[in-house]
Amino acid sequence: MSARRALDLSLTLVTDAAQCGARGVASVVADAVAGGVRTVQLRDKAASDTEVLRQLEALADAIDGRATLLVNDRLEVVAAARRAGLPVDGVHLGQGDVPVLRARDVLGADAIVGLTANTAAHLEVVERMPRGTVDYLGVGVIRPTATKPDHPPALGIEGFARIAAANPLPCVAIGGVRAEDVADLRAAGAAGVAVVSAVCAAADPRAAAQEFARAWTNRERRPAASGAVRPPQATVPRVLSIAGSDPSGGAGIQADLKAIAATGGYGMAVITALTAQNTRGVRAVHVPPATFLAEQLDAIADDIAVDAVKIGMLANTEVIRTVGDWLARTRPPVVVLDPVMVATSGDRLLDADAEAALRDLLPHADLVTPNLAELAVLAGADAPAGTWSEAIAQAEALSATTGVRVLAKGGHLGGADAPDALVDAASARLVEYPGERIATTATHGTGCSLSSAIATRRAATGDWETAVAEARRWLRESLRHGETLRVGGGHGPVHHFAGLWERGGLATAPTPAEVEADWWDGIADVRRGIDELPFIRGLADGTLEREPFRFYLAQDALYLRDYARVLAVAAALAPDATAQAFWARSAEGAIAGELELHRSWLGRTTAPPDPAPATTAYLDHLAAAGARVDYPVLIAALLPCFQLYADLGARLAAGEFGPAALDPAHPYASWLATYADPGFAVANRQAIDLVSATAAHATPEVRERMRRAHRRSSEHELAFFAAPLTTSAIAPGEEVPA
Ligand SMILES: Nc1ncnc2c1ncn2[C@@H]1O[C@H](COP(=O)(O)OP(=O)(O)O)[C@@H](O)[C@H]1O
Ligand SMILES: Cc1ncc(COP(=O)(O)O)c(N)n1
Ligand SMILES: [Mg+2]
Repeated sequence: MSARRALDLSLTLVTDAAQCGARGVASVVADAVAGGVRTVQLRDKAASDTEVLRQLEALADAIDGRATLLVNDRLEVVAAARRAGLPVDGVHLGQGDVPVLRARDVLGADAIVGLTANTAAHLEVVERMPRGTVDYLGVGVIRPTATKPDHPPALGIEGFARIAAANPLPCVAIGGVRAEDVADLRAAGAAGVAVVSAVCAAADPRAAAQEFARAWTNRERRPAASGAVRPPQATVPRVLSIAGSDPSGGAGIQADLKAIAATGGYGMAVITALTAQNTRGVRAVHVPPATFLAEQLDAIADDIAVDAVKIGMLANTEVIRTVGDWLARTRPPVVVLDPVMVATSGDRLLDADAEAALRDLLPHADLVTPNLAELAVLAGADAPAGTWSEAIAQAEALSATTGVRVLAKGGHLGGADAPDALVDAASARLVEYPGERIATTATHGTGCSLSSAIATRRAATGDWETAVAEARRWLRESLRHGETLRVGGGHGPVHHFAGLWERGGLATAPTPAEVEADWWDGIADVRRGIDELPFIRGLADGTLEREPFRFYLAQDALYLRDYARVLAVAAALAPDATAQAFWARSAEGAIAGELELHRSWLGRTTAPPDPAPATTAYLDHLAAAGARVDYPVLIAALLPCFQLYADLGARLAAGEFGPAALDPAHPYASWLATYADPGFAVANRQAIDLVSATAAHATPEVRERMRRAHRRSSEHELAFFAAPLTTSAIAPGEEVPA
């Protein structure tokens, strides 16, 4: 055994030699496994090690690979049996047995280690163990039982639900479980139930096991037990599509995988048949051998826990039988059957003589989603419903005779509406989902996509009615955008990712750090240009004349006053208090900076000069960004004034432009210090974080406009730094103090 088998805890049999009696444990186990037991735990406190080993040999033969084999306690025997090559999968330990950490150590990572836990204190201990120490918990007892006379107080279903909800491990309910408790326990979050006397002492162990197995599978058909809510699944649902291939990508397996991904699931696909089709029709169908279909299905089941199955095109009777057998063996928790018979184009996708076999498959499904034509066939009606109320009547009849939920679909109704209805005869519920017909030719694969989305949302939310509502909302959005894909000349596909892409949820959307790096790289030429400016070089080594420096400062003062106004606009448009406060603080800081320039360098009495062309151009660009009331683009435009100054200040202070900038006698030393100020570095970081996070969460189109605004402001910075030595008319003024 290279990899361990998939652990199916749905029905566990714990053996009791006394109750098995003269029939022998192995014979009872063989019957129980045939009846649906998926895990067998050999429990024999009295037997010697040698006897346990012998029993394990007999049980391995009886089980013949159809169930997991565990042993209660007896770690050393389990280790010996595994060393001897017996198919013993692991051990179940009670609180008084050897520690689970030791069992994991002795048996290795691929063995199964289960633990009995029935109090909060037990859970706390488990929580502190390394992940992967314990595979499942046995939680009980549920009802008082004679099998274990020294059992702790009975938990009842509610007590079990509390423990199951309080920890992430699969929990098996054990102790006095009756068949009528199974549905409620499953709804309470049980990964399975364990039985002892109900099967070991039964006159017909196989029938007894079958009763429990059916109760486990059929729990959905019962009204939900009050208060017993299965906690929503925390992980991504693993959804398997069993369907045909549509190479044009709009229907079949291809549509299913897109629909599963778009609605939040992990998609898997077992292919029943290949079609040669496009948006105009089906040209040919090729059905690979059913044995290979079975190989694909078993490959999935042997390794992966499947949270939901969607079934589409089944092609012929043999394929239907193969899938039916597999469902009977694996009993996935959610099965949605889209009874594909005829494609939108009118071509047959199911042999005419296979319709009866398809009807036999219905009991394996939790929900069937026929279109009007398929509904008529399954309901045995003479003709497809011509009105919506006729369709609902056929769906009610189908649900009543089969016990399966039916989603009647109105896609092929004439008229202005495209409603659907969820009908469940067992609970006498009818939920209608009204909806206007969307005017589009992109309807290829709507049924495939809808059923996959329902399976995914049912696994994610635990509720059928919510699942249908969510799947429909998503499908309708995808239908509305289908034609934009421009695929084919017939009935084109829906746009499965329209909503996701619209909301910027593309997998290719960058992180804030990536946006920052991207934009910074994107202005490398501008930054190099600034570094090479004679103005910057002269500023760094102190050789810059006073006049251009004074020109620069006067322009900077002009700039800061208007920059402060645009920062205030950003504060006014900010979507949250943090951003609002940051931009408002920055506006105040810019005005303080302007006043400080006048106080220490320009003098109060100096009349402000005219703005230079570079200053006007930069301010116009910012004012335009502010006037558009487009917050993301505005803050992207504001950023370079922080970013380029902070960068320059830090590099000047680090001596990157030569040691002169570090000399306290440098003529502009105190000016240089303001840009290397740590407070300014902090503000710069906050500005970068705010802008990059906004960009990362924006749609690609908004992000691109932000990037362009950022780049444009950077170019204005370069021109602004260049202006003092290139603008001819330098206003005469007072001496600049050193
Ligand atoms: N033009 C349309 N506008 C809105 N919803 C539609 C439209 N066509 C189909 N649907 C919806 O698509 C889903 C698939 O339905 P339908 O077309 O009846 O099944 P199928 O694709 O299996 O033939 C249903 O939810 C149906 O309401
Ligand atoms: C392989 C394959 N499976 C199913 C359909 C039905 O498509 P629709 O969802 O339009 O009913 C199809 N055209 N091709
Ligand atoms: Mg269909």
